[in-house]
Amino acid sequence: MIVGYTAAQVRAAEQPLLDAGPPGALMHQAAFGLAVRVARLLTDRRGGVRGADVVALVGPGNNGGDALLAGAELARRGAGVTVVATSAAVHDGGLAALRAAGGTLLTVVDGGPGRRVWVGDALAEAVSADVVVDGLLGIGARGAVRAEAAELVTLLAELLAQDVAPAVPDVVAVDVPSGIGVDDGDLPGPVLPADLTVTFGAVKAGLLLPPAAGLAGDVELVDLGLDLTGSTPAAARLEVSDVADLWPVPAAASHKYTRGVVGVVAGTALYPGAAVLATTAAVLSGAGMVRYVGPAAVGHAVLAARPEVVVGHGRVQAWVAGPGVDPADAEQTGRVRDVLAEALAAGLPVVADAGALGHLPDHLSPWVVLTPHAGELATLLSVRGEEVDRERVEVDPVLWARRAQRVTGATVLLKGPTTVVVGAGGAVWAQSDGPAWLATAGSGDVLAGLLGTLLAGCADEVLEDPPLVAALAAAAALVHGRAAHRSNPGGPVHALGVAHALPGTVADLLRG
Ligand SMILES: NC(=O)C1=CN([C@@H]2O[C@H](COP(=O)(O)OP(=O)(O)OC[C@H]3O[C@@H](n4cnc5c(N)ncnc54)[C@H](OP(=O)(O)O)[C@@H]3O)[C@@H](O)[C@H]2O)[C@@H](O)CC1
Ligand SMILES: Nc1ncnc2c1ncn2[C@@H]1O[C@H](COP(=O)(O)OP(=O)(O)O)[C@@H](O)[C@H]1O
Ligand SMILES: [K+]
Repeated sequence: MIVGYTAAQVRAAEQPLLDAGPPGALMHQAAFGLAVRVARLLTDRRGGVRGADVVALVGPGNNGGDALLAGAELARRGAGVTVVATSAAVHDGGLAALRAAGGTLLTVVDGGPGRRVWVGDALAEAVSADVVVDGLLGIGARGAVRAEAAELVTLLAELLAQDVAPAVPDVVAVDVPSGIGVDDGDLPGPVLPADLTVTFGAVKAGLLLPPAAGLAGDVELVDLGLDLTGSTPAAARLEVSDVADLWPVPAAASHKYTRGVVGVVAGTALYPGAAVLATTAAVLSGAGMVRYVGPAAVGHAVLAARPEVVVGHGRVQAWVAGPGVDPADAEQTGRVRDVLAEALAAGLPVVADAGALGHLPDHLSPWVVLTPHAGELATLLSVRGEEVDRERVEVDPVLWARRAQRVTGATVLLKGPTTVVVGAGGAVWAQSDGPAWLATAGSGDVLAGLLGTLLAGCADEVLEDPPLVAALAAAAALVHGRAAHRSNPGGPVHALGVAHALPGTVADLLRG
């Protein structure tokens, strides 16, 4: 599991080491770790450090200091290092080290260190480099990158996105991509997307949370020996190796009822496929049994696809309600309402998806997992008096997912490129496991079915431990994403293909 902390938590954990150690020791450790990782990248890219072109964008604080010290180390190893300072004052010790190592100093502001150049000249240096190091702002950032630095970041991001240069530089962010919301993953202004973020002491929450998480690239941690054992993480992300501990595996004496029965109330004449996909995913992810509840014609389609499914009501350990439920179908909508009421009264876990999201009781329990996409979350909150639309949810997904968790009392899984889960007590999970190909019709139905199986298999455990619901939802998002990759590595995927990849994906994850 990767856990993320706030800037304040990291600063508090740094303090005892800063007090105990010689001045600057921690920064030198951080900068050395950064230089080692940039050197590794240069070796992969061009066979070595000697003769490489490195351009470091340097802001006013210690983040810029890290970039200067790392630049000095790379210059000592034979790289050509050019610093572009975006403020009049930069870190003294770093500046002296860079000068001593023979680095070149440019500045885009009057009174800055080195030769004054225009932003366009600095851009030309950056696009022709092997690596651009982003040391403009770190955990001391307050709001968006401003002035010349903002212009530089905006134009450079545009140029690199066009991908037209013969060899586009790799971008390495120092601690965080400059200007992200370090604590919440917010994007208050322009940010240079990184291929690699080298972060110090602890992963910052903003590197896990959307939308900023999508701009951090690979994240590597330089261990500084910080003690964060007393701090509650602000965000967490499950890794592949965590799934085996969460997944319900049958014991030798298990039978289908003890393994967990999933009830699926899904599909209508308009959207029968959703019922097929949700039941298929529930069966293929290993439910003890799957029951289907809905119109007879849809039941026939479900049985034709999955003869393992039992049609009709019966005892279940968890429900999946809502995939493909057309609000105009009063009968199926009535079944969804009944199931929600019954599950809440009995303390059964429920996945409330799509058509169920418009029929929720006012107060829910953490055993109810809402699985909206951004548009559905906006609607859910709007009808509860919040002023929000799809765009605002997409800009600030964590904020709105948290709001929905507080307002409803349910566990909230907000689907998107990074899926956010907020559970009982407010714990936030952020999973980014699937290819963009997964954004295809029906893939949400597969996720709902798969999560139903997980909840049915862990129905007793979650009653004892409500925050576990969110961890299971995060595990479902991870398995869903891995199954998408497995179903067609590197290429287009379709929802049924993702479902069919579930048994192999789960087996791989259980093998570890
Ligand atoms: N402590 C340690 O020993 C270690 C620290 N480490 C490193 O230090 C980094 C934190 O350094 P930091 O505290 O100096 O903050 P940093 O992010 O460089 O920026 C602050 C400067 O930027 C300015 N500024 C703020 N917002 C701005 C904006 N929007 N636009 C423009 N300017 C803005 C602000 O000025 P102000 O606005 O306050 O006047 C101030 O001058 C951390 O991320 C890690 O890399 C590691 O080496 C490990 C050991
Ligand atoms: N850009 C993306 N990259 C990776 N996964 C994505 C992306 N966009 C959406 N997804 C995932 O695709 C699924 C889409 O679900 P949903 O919107 O409910 O579709 P549907 O209703 O058609 O089933 C979700 O699991 C979501 O997290
Ligand atoms: K940075």
